[in-house]
Amino acid sequence: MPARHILAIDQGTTSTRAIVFDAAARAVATSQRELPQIYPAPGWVEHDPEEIWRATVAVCRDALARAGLDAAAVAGIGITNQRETTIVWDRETGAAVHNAIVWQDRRTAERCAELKAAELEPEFRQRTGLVLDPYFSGTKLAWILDNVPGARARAEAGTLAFGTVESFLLWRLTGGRRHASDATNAARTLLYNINSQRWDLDLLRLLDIPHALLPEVVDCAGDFGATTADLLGAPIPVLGMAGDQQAATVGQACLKPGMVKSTYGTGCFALLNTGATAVRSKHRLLTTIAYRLDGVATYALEGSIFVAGAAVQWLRDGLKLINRSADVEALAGAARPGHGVFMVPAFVGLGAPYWDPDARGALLGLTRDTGPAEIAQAALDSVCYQTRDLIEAMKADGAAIAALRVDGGMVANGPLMQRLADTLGVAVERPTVTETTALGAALLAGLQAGLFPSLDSVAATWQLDRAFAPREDQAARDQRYAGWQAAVKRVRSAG
Ligand SMILES: Nc1ncnc2c1ncn2[C@@H]1O[C@H](COP(=O)(O)OP(=O)(O)O)[C@@H](O)[C@H]1O
Ligand SMILES: O=P(O)(O)OC[C@H](O)CO
Repeated sequence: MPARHILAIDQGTTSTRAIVFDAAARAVATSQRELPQIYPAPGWVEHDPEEIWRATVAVCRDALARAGLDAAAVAGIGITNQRETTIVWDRETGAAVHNAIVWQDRRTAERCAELKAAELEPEFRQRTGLVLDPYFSGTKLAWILDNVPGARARAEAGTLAFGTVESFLLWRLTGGRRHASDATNAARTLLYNINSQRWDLDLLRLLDIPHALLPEVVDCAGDFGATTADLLGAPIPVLGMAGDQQAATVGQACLKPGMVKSTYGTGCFALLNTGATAVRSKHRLLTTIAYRLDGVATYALEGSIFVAGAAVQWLRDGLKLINRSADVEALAGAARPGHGVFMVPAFVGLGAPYWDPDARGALLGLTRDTGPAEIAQAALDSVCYQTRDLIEAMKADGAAIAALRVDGGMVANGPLMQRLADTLGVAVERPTVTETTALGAALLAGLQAGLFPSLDSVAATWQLDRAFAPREDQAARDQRYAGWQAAVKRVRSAG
């Protein structure tokens, strides 16, 4: 059988998935495993790299088995991943020297504050497109070098390797033959210069990070080496790599400047394609690489929100108000109209556009008749208001936003999508395929394999499931939003 399928690996914050796509970009089999979260201290979040690796191999094997395919039927693998999460491993043994430090982890807030106090943020912003926040990999990597006994000396001697999750997986899949990261992931490290497309030696010096640790930076589609034969029955070439939000941008076919997508998983990440220009936000959005093909970068403005679906997980696991995430829909639907409850889910600080690592969450506007339904609705509303914060920032940066393409686990919730459209005053478009992250990785690999002739042919596969048009009048929309803005002010650490 000719190799006409693509195996996409989507290593996310809460789960590891493998999806087999056919040459028409249709998902034919899926396998998924939950990823245990490790919380060693307040504000710290880790993953076990061995668990990430074991789960990745297991879901790949399982997805192929479910599709009834062997390795020979697979033209290539596309990898997409939770971004910024930092792993350092030994080049000889392949063993990680510490757990993966997850993007949500705040342990380097103080280090970032010191760098800010030294007035270094403009330099980092100009070179990397990012802000000084513990979210990004650079200070996490420095933390590992400073806190794991012997790590710095080993790093300087060149015996250790750093990578974000795609890089670690590529290393393992290729049996240690390839140490590479794609440009979209490199762009999230605080170490990569998005203008020159190189590791920035000045920033490496500032963060005291030896160059010998770093992977080679590659395009999002290319020949990145083949898996070792033992893993999946026969070698399969890895042909695509991109961070999950960038992969979703491709999967949502946001390939023209002005197109914007927002993905609602654990967090929420909105990316606005700005084409060949690395637009600098005046409103604290990030400048990032949407994808890089044949050495040419397409840029995006990004708004990153740390808690979206995680607020629903908190209602479920923390408050035990619901048994399953999907039950939030009915509970919120029972909320008393006009209840005036606001939730600011700053559980791990606030991301864009506030970038306040020390802010913490709050429920405001409680009265004696506030109950679980109002709290549930306030949690869902917080996702809509945070999105509006991002869309307002994008508009203030000059974007004319006609519609927002949405995806991720939360968008199954129809009333939430209607509320989102009402809150934004912008049409919300939900595609038929909401697994856009894996789809994007598959499309990048399929492009390299020659299954898809061009990205435009890829864009043509995007199909609308349902558009949600705003119904609420402007005054009501703005009044609710003003309530949110007042609530955010109350939780800000710096007033
Ligand atoms: N019907 C629903 N309404 C609101 N949130 C939901 C619903 N179903 C799932 N979720 C939330 O969506 C998230 C899962 O989305 P997913 O894209 O799988 O996340 P991730 O890739 O970050 O692991 C979870 O946080 C879950 O609580
Ligand atoms: O794993 P997700 O889908 O929550 O995405 C995580 C982001 O890449 C973090 O920047």
